[in-house]
Amino acid sequence: MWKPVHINEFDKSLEGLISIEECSDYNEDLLSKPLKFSLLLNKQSKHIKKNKSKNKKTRAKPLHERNDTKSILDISPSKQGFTNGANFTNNQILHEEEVNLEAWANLPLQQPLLKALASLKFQKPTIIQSSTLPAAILGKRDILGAAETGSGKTLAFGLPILHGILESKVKSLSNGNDDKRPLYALILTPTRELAMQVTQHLKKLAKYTDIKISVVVGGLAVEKQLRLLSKGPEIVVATPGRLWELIEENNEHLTQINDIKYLAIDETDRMLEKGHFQELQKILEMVNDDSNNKGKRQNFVFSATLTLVHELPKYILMKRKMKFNSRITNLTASQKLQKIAEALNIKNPKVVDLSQGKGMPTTLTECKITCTAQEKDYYTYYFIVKHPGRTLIFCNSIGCVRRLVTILSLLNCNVVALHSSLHQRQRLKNLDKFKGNDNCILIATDVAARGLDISNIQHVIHYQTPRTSESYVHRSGRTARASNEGITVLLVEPDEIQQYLRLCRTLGKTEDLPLFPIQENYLDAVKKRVNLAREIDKLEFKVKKSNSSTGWLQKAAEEMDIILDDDLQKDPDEYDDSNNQKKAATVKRKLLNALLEKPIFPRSFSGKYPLSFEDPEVLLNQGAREENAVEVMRNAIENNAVKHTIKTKRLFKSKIPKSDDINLNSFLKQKNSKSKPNFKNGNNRKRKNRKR
Ligand SMILES: Nc1ncnc2c1ncn2[C@@H]1O[C@H](COP(=O)(O)OP(=O)(O)OP(=O)(O)O)[C@@H](O)[C@H]1O
Repeated sequence: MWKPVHINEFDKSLEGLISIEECSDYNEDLLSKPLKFSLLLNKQSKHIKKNKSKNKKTRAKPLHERNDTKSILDISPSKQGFTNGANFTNNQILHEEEVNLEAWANLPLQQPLLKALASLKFQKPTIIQSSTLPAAILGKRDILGAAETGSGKTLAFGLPILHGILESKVKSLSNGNDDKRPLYALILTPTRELAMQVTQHLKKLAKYTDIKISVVVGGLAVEKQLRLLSKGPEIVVATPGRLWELIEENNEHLTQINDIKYLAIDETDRMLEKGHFQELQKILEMVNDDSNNKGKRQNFVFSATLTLVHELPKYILMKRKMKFNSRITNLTASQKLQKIAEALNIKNPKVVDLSQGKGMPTTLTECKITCTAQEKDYYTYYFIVKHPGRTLIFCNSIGCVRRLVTILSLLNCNVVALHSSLHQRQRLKNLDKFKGNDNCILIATDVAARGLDISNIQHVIHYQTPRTSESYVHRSGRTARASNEGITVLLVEPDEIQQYLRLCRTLGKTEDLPLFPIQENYLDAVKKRVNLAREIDKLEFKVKKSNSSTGWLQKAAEEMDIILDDDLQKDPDEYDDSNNQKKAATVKRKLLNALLEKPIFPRSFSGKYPLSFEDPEVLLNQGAREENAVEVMRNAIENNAVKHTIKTKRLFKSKIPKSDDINLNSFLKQKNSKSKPNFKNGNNRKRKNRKR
């Protein structure tokens, strides 16, 4: 039983604590071991304060009570920030040889797990962890958890699962059943990369135990996965497709699936989206098949956007009303949670919502660049040259990823791709390259949007406005993780304005996103290079196409044992054309490479004022000047230099404004003069000054 405890608000020792509740019926034996262990680990630490009352123990109150989403929505992110939980940036403490694990002391964690936490230097639980772990470990409750991206949700389900398995193993040892290797836990994720990452994360936590964790995902050799399953791993982390395939093949270890003790569904909102994972439904039916096990299984449901709700456009509400003749309203956050709980057959879960329905970290700087579709290449290239760093660029389609990879590669940028048409091996190889190079650029579809935890991604660029708000939150959440700084830049073209407005409304933005400052005077040089790269791409594509059609004719002739006359092999015009195209491409490549040898941004350039009188090509040989994008944006905000393209008052009307309802100024002009691109990003005032 947990009961609220009155906090003296003037007691400084309780600073940062939101509230306290006490448990009066806990098992004292369980608590004694880890306390001793944490004292042992931390020889210098003072005594852990124990409650005076012998059978009472206090803990930070979980931020939310069952099925009550409203109260938690009132807590501001700054109050819940990492300073109250794990302070990741506190290197002084984290780099000390001995790790003080006092903050974990209110949890009866098994010693091997504490040891692993110490080796990972996880000094304190994060807020989502401290809000869910007591209920999960002590109360064995099902958890529905929503918290910002990069806040440590994996551990919030990983720790209780590992702890529970260790407990069960001790019990089965004492009962003399130690040779059986049951399947205890199933963890499901929407993407293969995420499944592998979760597996690695859990393996680090389980490294002082004998718990085996196996991954089952598509795209990789099934034989190896079968071999690992035959060893009886206690935990299986999987994507639904391959898992169902192996279940259907009656894999022996997976036949225990209806008897598992723990089920975790990461990124649950995505997993349960209609039509996305048909196999998941079948898996859930199997998992719920054994009526004896129902209620014994502990369920974990986590996502940054678990409680993100959409306001349906009025015309849809009206249409539905007319069709079904009933009043249909927008789904509330608690109704959404209710639906998820029902879909997973979860009763009476502990609900912890720290996301305020948004799921964005406070350390994330958001901004946008408004431009025409064809200018997106210029701004993307400008950004990555001017602000080097590990950058993730998201596109809405595979075709767009491919094109951008080609253009940026021609421009000598260090780029790799990630999308579902690549072989899984290539996907993993590219991801490794991205992780291994501080200046690498990953261009990806939404397959990389959720869950990927790659350290030090500094920038996320949305080359195209994402189709859903969830996508925006998760894509952006690849940066600014674990209290680190990061920036997300949304490129919005006129045709994407309605999507952008919807996104702002769903995320409850009270202001238009500020414009990212661009030094216009370098855009001519940028344009020159990008245009050349585009031309080369077109020429090389044509050459490739004509080569492949000739190749096809040749092959067909060979198969039929026909010798092709030289003239027949190719239309002479085409032959000349292809040759000329090849030559033109080679010349342009040389030209581009010569240009690329010169830096665009001169070292002497302060970045504060536009140097309109200087010709960028003249300044090129002075060396590159790079700037930190977060600082640039922050300075612009502080100096009030940011402009909004859309009048905020109108942006947040309850109806979606028509295009003539909003002040698109430069935006619409650009749309009407697509052939004559016009750069106007936050520097309009500066341009005017220059003219004067
Ligand atoms: N208690 C802790 N102390 C320090 N670091 C931690 C702690 N818990 C987790 N981390 C680290 O924080 C990072 C983010 O964790 P994780 O990937 O679980 O976030 P998440 O909330 O699942 O994010 P997303 O919503 O994007 O999936 C990881 O690098 C993880 O190792």
